[in-house]
Amino acid sequence: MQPSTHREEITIGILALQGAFVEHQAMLQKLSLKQRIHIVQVRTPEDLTKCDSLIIPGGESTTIALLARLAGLLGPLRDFVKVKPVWGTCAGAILLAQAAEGTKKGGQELLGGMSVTVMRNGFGSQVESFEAPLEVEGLRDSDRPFHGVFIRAPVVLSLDPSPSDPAIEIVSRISTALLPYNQTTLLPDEDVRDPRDPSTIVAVRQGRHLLTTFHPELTKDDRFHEYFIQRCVLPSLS
Ligand SMILES: NC(=O)CC[C@H](N)C(=O)O
Repeated sequence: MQPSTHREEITIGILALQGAFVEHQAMLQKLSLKQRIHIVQVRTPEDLTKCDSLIIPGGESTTIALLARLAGLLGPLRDFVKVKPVWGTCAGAILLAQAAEGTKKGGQELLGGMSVTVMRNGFGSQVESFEAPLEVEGLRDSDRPFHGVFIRAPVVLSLDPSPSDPAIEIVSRISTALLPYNQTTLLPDEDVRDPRDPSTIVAVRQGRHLLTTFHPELTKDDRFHEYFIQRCVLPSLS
């Protein structure tokens, strides 16, 4: 089957090797949009050929990368990212970044696609996971904050687009007042925090790609899924 190219139906793949892929699927199934959404759980290169776009869930980025390699998916995923819209949440955001620090010895395989450098587990360890209300540019009903769930989330260290890359749009920053304060975090000390520091960036769009360091699929709020379809997927099909 060829990917759908008209707007009545879109095929969204969810990388289903490890992590919160079922939660993304449940959220997509609840969306009410004009388009019919066909969902493919992606485990093989053949699954990927059916997709107009892809969501890479949160989970463990090293495990997802390893399982992708074992499934023969690393190369096809890298090719896919070059031409089709991809949204990475948390671990998925790490995989979509062009560079990641704090990776295991020997480094970590990434897909790239977004001109962003992240630090794995940059907000601290599992016990330092946190939730925070986020203001998000461009969401439906954007006066209503989005509930950000951060679980061993990556921190954005820098945005590094080259002149030929699509422009980067900062979609959401966490308020410095809401950032967690702890010993292990790599964030600047409370008193020197600048609201424009890259570490406050928690959602970024670059052309057809979207990166969120938190987990919209673990909330009951479908606005980010709608945003991905409207801002990233549909424009790429027209
Ligand atoms: N919730 C998550 O997806 C955690 C990401 C995890 N810390 C990683 O490095 O892959």
